[in-house]
Parts: sequence; C-alpha cells; structure tokens
Amino acid sequence: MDLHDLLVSRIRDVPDWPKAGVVFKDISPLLADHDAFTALVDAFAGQCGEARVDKVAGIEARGFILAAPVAYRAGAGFVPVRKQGKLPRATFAESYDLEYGSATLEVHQDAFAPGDRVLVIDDVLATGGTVAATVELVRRSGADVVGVSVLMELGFLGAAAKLAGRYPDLPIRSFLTI
Ligand SMILES: O=P(O)(O)OC[C@H]1O[C@H](OP(=O)(O)OP(=O)(O)O)[C@H](O)[C@@H]1O
Ligand SMILES: Nc1ncnc2[nH]cnc12
Repeated sequence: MDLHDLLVSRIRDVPDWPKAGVVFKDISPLLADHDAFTALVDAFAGQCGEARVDKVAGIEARGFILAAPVAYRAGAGFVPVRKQGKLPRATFAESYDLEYGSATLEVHQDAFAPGDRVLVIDDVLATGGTVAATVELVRRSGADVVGVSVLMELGFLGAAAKLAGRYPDLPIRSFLTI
C-alpha cells in the first residue's frame, strides 16, 4: 500500500462531533499503527530536504503528537504552541476561529531565537485559523516560518488558497486533501 492509501485507511470519520454538522477526522487508528505513524513522521521529516530547520512547532494537542517525533527525526528542537493559559512564562497570544468554535493560542516569548528557521506541523488544516495564528506567533518572535506541513486538508473549506493569498512565499503542504 502506498503512503496515501495507508494514511487514508487509518483515519476514521466521526459524524456530528464535537457538534452537529461537523465530520470529525479521528487519527487515533493512525497513531496506534506503528507502520502508518512512522511512515508519516518520516515523510514529514523528509519534506525538510536538505534545508536547515532549527525548530519544529507543534500545535496543541494533536499537532504535538506529530511534531515532536518530526523534530527528533529532523535534528531540530520542538516548540509547543499551546492553548491559552497553559504556559508559565511571558507569552505572545493570537486569537482565531476554527471549524467548530474559537480559541487563543500562545507561545513563550523566548521560545524562538530571532532568525530561527521554523517548520509548523499540525494534523488538520480546516479553516486555516489555527495555522495563521501560529505563523503570526512565530513571526512576532522574529523567527522565520520556512514551511507549514499538515497531515490532511479539508479541501471544501478552501484554507490552502486563503493561506497562499495571505502568505504567498510560504510552502503549505498536506499529504491528503479530503
Ligand atoms: O484550520 P482550523 O479551522 O483552525 O482547524 C484546525 C485545528 O483544529 C483542530 O484542533 P483543535 O483546536 O480541535 O484542538 P485539539 O488538537 O486539542 O483537538 C486541529 O487539530 C487543528 O489544530
Ligand atoms: N473536521 C475536523 N476533524 C478533525 N479536526 C478538525 N479540526 C477542525 N476541523 C476538524
């Protein structure tokens, strides 16, 4: 089975969760399958190519699970981008809307050094609000986002085109468009 089919086979739809009308993409079976999980982590790390990455930023909570092993594999540090109120030191904060609500993300002000090359990783690109907030947080630190990589994009929400308009020089990659 190729990577695409393997990943698709390990993601399940949960209708009407967390609220009516949303089809939730549950990656639990993928994470529980050693072959699928390691193939995905290796593929994320492979997207860096020869380019140097200093930090991999993972977005709470499912982004943490994917980004931390990618950081290890890519020889980079890991930075958690957290939901509001979880980080103990001074933070930058950005509020955003998502498919089923709104939220605020934070990052420690000293998490990135100016000029750090940062790869942002998450599981799902839906409306794009989460990714846009994260790009803003990294930039406020004086660091450079060199790419955004997600496992899957919910194509019907059109986030990739919106983000490409807002960040024309930023590569935004997904393994699956659903
Ligand atoms: O593109 P958007 O519309 O912004 O949505 C995408 C975000 O939504 C989900 O996270 P969620 O906030 O549900 O958090 P979780 O990982 O803690 O479940 C998902 O993991 C992405 O981070
Ligand atoms: N439909 C969905 N499934 C899983 N995560 C999501 N984040 C935003 N929309 C989502």
